[in-house]
Amino acid sequence: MDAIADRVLKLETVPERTPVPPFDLVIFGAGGDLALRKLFPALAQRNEEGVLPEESRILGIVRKAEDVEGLPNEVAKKLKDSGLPADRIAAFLHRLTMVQMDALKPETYAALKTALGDSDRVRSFYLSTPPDLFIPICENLSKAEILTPTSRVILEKPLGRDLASARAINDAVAKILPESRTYRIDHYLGKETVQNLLVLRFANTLFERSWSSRDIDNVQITVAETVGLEQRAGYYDKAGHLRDMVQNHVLQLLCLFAIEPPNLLEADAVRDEKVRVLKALRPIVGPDVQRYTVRGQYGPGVAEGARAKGYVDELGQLSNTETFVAIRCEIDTWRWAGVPIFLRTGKRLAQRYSEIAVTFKPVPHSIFGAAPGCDQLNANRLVIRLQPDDGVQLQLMMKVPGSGKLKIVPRQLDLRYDTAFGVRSPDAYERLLTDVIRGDQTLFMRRDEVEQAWSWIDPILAGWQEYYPQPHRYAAGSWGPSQAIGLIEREGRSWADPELME
Ligand SMILES: NC(=O)C1=CN([C@@H]2O[C@H](COP(=O)(O)OP(=O)(O)OC[C@H]3O[C@@H](n4cnc5c(N)ncnc54)[C@H](OP(=O)(O)O)[C@@H]3O)[C@@H](O)[C@H]2O)C=CC1
Ligand SMILES: O=C1O[C@H](COP(=O)(O)O)[C@@H](O)[C@H](O)[C@H]1O
Repeated sequence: MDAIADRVLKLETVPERTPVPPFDLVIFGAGGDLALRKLFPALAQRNEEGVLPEESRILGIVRKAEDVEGLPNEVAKKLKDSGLPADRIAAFLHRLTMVQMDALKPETYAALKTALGDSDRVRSFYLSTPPDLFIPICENLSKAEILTPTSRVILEKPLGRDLASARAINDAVAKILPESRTYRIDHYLGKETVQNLLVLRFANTLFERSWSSRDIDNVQITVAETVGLEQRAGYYDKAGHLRDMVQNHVLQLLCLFAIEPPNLLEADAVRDEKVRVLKALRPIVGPDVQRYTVRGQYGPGVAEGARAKGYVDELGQLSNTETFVAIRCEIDTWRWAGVPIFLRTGKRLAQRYSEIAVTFKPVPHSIFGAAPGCDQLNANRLVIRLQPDDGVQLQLMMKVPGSGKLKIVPRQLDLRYDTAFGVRSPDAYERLLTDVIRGDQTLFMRRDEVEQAWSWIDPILAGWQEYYPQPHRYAAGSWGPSQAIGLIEREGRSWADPELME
């Protein structure tokens, strides 16, 4: 490894391993899908890295008596599957205390108060529950005098189901905790490549100079999943994909891609700029939803090599909930005027991958165009891949070596995180959970950001109700409805090829 890479590695790893202050972390919804799949494994990983101080504790809130004993066993099973040895699992479980209570019943909070005791450790409350529990939990914590002057609350996305419900949650929480101790989580902000977007743009003059309508032809943001409904029918069928993925993750990616340079890397400076982008997003209203958006729902098909059921078969009832969304949008600012931005996200698609693909404008005049044997010049394309194989790829035109006829072909400069740094990219929740305890809000959404995002989403939802009530069907394992291809191709462009990074 060369000297520079070596230095970068040290810079990367030293702050990551600094222990956080002693804490008590209370997880409401400890037996839920998110907690089991993501939160406990992330905390166990941090424990392995020595980031969690000895005296710190994790308190899991469960409703059923059998979960008090049963849940630690389930956590242990998950950690075993991830390859953690038995003694290390035991060391992690040692931190875990289960508290049985119903979050909606104020009288049950006495048990939590007793379990927490009088310690001066940082208290954080992770509400890994449906959003309709956010207000009662905060109010009950306050009434039971469990909140200390440094307590934080972590709210999962999506925050509410529209602007009105998001405001109601924000208003109620604001009566109990200040904004500086309210952490609205969007785990995409904890992904390494997403954080690297700011570095790529603002630490490299090369890109920043060409980051505008002057040089960029179009931008595509794709978040494609192969999974379907899973065990989340109760939540997902009511929410739909626009609320589940676009209102938060996809718009956050768009914001970080498009923001003006903040004056420094500080939570509010970055968040101010994100709000400006959201405010400049051109609204899609009324019948325009038919022209600028595509709704889809997967039907039966072949996904990941096996026959897959359609959404309504998995759900067990008829539904018009969308599992796929594509949107053509524009940001009305000097920097972005006239640049079409295409968003595409869905479940049960052909491949799991998320990326931002930036296609630059072609050269203004090709001196090679008339040369015999010369291919057409492709425009340069920058691909920022979030998952899998996170990295950055730049497609350039190159001369094929040889003294025969001039031949020009596209080739890639390929920078993958795993090979470039030789370190594992931490899971988003590993980073975000410790940021809360350290009190760093940079990677969390501020109230006005969330509300501004809903302000853009609400008219689309209303437009769908009136003008686009039924989603188009697509086969599980495909790339979504053909209308999504039409959305981009009618402008003479096409979706970036996911194989580019392979
Ligand atoms: N799952 C995921 O991949 C992601 C989820 N999210 C968000 O995280 C949150 C949780 O999601 P998820 O884990 O999937 O949901 P689940 O339905 O799997 O879990 C919800 C949890 O809340 C608990 N709960 C419900 N009501 C009460 C109550 N009155 N008192 C105490 N506990 C209660 C449930 O307890 P019980 O077990 O007793 O029913 C359950 O453990 C949601 O806001 C979701 O939008 C965000 C990103 C990804
Ligand atoms: O928030 C959510 O995200 C996941 C996708 O997260 P990823 O990190 O695996 O890309 C999605 O499956 C889920 O529906 C949504 O609620």
